[in-house]
Amino acid sequence: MATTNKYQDVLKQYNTELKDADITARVQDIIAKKFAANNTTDVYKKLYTCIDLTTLNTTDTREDVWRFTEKVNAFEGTFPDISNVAAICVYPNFAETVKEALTAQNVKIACVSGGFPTSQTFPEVKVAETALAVANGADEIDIVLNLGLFLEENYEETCEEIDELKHACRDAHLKVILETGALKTASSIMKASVLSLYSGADFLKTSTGKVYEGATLEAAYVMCTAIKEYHAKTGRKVGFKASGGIATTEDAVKYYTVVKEVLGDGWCNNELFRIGASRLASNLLDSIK
Ligand SMILES: O=C[C@H](O)COP(=O)(O)O
Repeated sequence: MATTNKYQDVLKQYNTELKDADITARVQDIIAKKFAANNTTDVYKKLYTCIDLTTLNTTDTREDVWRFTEKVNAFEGTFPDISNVAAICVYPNFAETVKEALTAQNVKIACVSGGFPTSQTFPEVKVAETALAVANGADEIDIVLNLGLFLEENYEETCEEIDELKHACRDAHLKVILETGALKTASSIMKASVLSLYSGADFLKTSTGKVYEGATLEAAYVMCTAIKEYHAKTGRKVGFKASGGIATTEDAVKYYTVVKEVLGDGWCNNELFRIGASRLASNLLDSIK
């Protein structure tokens, strides 16, 4: 299989031989010992500000996306002590609609791109889609790792594609979705994390929320460990986004707990931690009231 020394050398700098059972035990221990201290109204409020409020329906229309954005606008000032969500996440053809409709302050526009959710299209199409989304107002771009290339260990092309899309993003932030449900093992998730970090990802994101299993706490633990080790080696802080199937306050607090324990308080803000979710926001608000 096609590999190059450059990427093998990068991978050699990290412990990528992880045992799934060890990760599960570590996560269970963290949740057992630390969850209760984070299960507070203050953390719920912080988590609200870490949401990438998502609508990714096949049936979405401009009108739907406009109304979706208006709900975020209407939230402004409703609760004096809760800040708004971090971003609205839509398909790239709706960047312009969100841009026109959005009046809420400090809410970013995130667009999935690059042949989301499969990443199975021409690299040129991925670049064009990304550049158009940015030109139409996207502040953040969520692409899917090319899993076909990664799983056949063609790391050079895998990384070159991410690097090209990073350039197409210009000033927009790039989130790389690993689709951890398809990667399956902790070792595979660690390798995909390290390669994405060295290809310019600003955030590592777990899942598309489509087809494969969504986020798991074990995947979050491995990805946060990769981000921590990468930061220690390079000094660059990369964010973490959990997504796919996270709907309850309890789930959100569990992901927060893993991020806090692995990466520390410095990552517990919406610059470096996001939850991509279509159903979480109202449940969090119910828990706060
Ligand atoms: O990126 C965000 C996910 O697609 C949202 O998944 P969800 O609908 O399961 O919350």
